[in-house]
Amino acid sequence: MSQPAAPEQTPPGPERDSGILLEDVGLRLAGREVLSNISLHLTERRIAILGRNGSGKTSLLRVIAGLIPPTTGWMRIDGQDPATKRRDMLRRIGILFQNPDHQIIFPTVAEELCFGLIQQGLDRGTATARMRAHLAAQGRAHWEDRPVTALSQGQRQMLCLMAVLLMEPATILLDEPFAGLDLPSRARLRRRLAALPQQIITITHDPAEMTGHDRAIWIEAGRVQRDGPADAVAAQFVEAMNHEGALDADADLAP
Ligand SMILES: Nc1ncnc2c1ncn2[C@@H]1O[C@H](COP(=O)(O)OP(=O)(O)OP(=O)(O)O)[C@@H](O)[C@H]1O
Repeated sequence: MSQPAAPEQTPPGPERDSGILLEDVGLRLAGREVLSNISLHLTERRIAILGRNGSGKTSLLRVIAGLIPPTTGWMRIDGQDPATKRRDMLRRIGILFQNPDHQIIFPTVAEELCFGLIQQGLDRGTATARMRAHLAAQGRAHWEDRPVTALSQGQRQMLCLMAVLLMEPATILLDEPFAGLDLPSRARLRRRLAALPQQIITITHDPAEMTGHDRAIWIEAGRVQRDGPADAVAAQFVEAMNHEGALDADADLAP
């Protein structure tokens, strides 16, 4: 009698042809097991990924974005392998990195904002018009010719977010978007994100930033520790972290 196919070979069925699907994903980096046995179907509108330092959140986000292929298992975005559909993925997924300086590659705001649009196939004139309209709508028309080095860290993060939003991806991945922002900037960003129609998957250390989320996934040592309604997972996470914080040794620094 024939055996069922191994997960690596199983193509997504029609019911799993939409959304982001990870099946038994593992990731090794520099010989280290960073992610293991991750199976997720990400279809909810607001999803939080939480976990402590070094648990694997950013690595997971990079796999979800299609930026690094899993070492084992597989992932699909709307039934497609992102590695073979790079251009389609520019409209499908946008990612905001934790550190804006890892994202910004051009010397001026205008060039930075136009780059993604040109990558999507727009001519320079159309990209420039769209960039100007976007800056004006954000009350930042005066930023157009500014060198990015003249922006503060929080302003550079806002620039990166604008670059992502301009490309109108269906899903936006955010790696600690509130870190480094002052309280008014946090409040503004929170309102801005809440108003977006897109699916948003946010990495956070802070359960307070998970209000209004549909689902939370808690990653611990590269594995899914809990996955469920955001409120319930946040409460379990806080309890575990309070317990951890009461200990002097940081267990996650073990080799
Ligand atoms: N390029 C790499 N090579 C080797 N190990 C890596 C690499 N990138 C990450 N790691 C390791 O993988 C683990 C997970 O890292 P990752 O950045 O995904 O964690 P994180 O949960 O996002 O952490 P933080 O909250 O501190 O940003 C860490 O132990 C890290 O040292």
